[in-house]
Amino acid sequence: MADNINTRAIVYDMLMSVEKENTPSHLLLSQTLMKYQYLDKRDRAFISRLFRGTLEYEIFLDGVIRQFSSVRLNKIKPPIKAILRMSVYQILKMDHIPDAAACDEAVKLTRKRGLKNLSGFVNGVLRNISRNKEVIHYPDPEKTPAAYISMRYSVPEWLAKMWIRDYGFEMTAEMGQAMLDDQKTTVRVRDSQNMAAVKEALRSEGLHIEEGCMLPEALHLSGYDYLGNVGPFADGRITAQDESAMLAAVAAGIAGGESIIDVCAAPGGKSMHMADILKGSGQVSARDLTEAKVLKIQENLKRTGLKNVSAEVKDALVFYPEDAQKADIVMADLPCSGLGVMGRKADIKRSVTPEKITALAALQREILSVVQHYVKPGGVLVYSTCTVSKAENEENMQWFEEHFPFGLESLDAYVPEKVRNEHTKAGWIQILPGQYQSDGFFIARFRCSRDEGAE
Ligand SMILES: C[S@@+](CC[C@H](N)C(=O)[O-])C[C@H]1O[C@@H](n2cnc3c(N)ncnc32)[C@H](O)[C@@H]1O
Repeated sequence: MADNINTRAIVYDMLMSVEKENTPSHLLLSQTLMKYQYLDKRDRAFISRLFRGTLEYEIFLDGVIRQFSSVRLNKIKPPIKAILRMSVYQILKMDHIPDAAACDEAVKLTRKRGLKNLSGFVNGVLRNISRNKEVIHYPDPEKTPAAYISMRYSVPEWLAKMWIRDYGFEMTAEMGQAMLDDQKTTVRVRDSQNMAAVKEALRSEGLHIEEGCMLPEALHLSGYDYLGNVGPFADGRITAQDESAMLAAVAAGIAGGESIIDVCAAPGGKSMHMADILKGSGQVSARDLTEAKVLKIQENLKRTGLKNVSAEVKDALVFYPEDAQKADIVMADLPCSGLGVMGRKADIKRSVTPEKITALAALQREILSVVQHYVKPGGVLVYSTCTVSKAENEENMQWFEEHFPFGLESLDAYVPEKVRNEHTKAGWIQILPGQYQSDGFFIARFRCSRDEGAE
């Protein structure tokens, strides 16, 4: 460990920043790792694991603290709660850390952060947990299934209830476990002709490669520190994209030469994928709400050297008459609650609420009612989200079909055989987290039945 750098204190400060300022955890982690680049690999890995793990397991950790603390959880001050959570995580989930070290470091940190009078409390709770870790009590799965799933898999209880209602207990448990498992980094090899050379380059840099689960262009990577430094990523031959999200461009059924509008495009994953399928033909207009978001798309375009994509600021809630019926394909990959990527972005577990899902479903409807105007008669609209909620997905899909001149069209001609079922035949797919070693994702494909010349 570098002199005077206390990795636990760094994690504590990050947790407090998430708590107080709601800073997105993935941004905070990458900024922190950038700042502490000089730390050795082991320390950086410790910071990552402890920070991510504490957030991922927060609901479970709180359940444990509740059992062993004499003070009610909601009466414990946020700084103490943060110290307890990260220390309980070390005791219960990081086997190589002796419990005594986790307790001692927690006590030191409590003092260092000016809370000396609470160090005895912290010590007491942690030693109690360490002594009793074999008898942690879970709610009864028979009597209170949602409470059990919530604590066991660290999922908000209301969400566990919603998923049990929609997918059943077993499937909800599987989703919960999949989100706690190590999340794979998946990349798309942009040109299949480069596959062998890309694999060789990745292996020569010491990366471990596994084939994707659904698509031949997908690879799972491990054994690297920072993707930006990996050769085939830096030179634009691969892009980072979850395999489930790759299916959106696949489901668009691009034949070549199409004019495509991607209405919510940043950071450009699907725009780049569609442009790659177009192989230089046609044009993708990639839009997003702010300059900063468009800059992200442009950075990716620069890296990949794609010429058939243009990026600009355009608000998907505003109707632009010049775009009316201009697109063969509209990609509507809309802002959503992100429940399908909760395994990667644990702070979604803290921020998502039923009210937010309702508000997002309404926003998605508003956007869809604007952007459907851009589809040419006979063209295609793909609606996708990275979430697992019927309100945002199936219910919006049905609503869209009922209110606009569009009909669902089978995905089976496009998606891999492995994922085909009665839903894909009907024109949509809900991938659940972990089902295909991927995030959760939803896609619906619609064909426009508007008459030529009609509004
Ligand atoms: C799910 S992300 C898009 C991911 C992107 N399609 C990709 O594959 O990389 C949703 C995007 O919608 C954008 N967004 C939200 N509201 C918007 C609006 N009113 N107009 C345009 N973009 C919007 C967000 O900035 C965000 O980048």
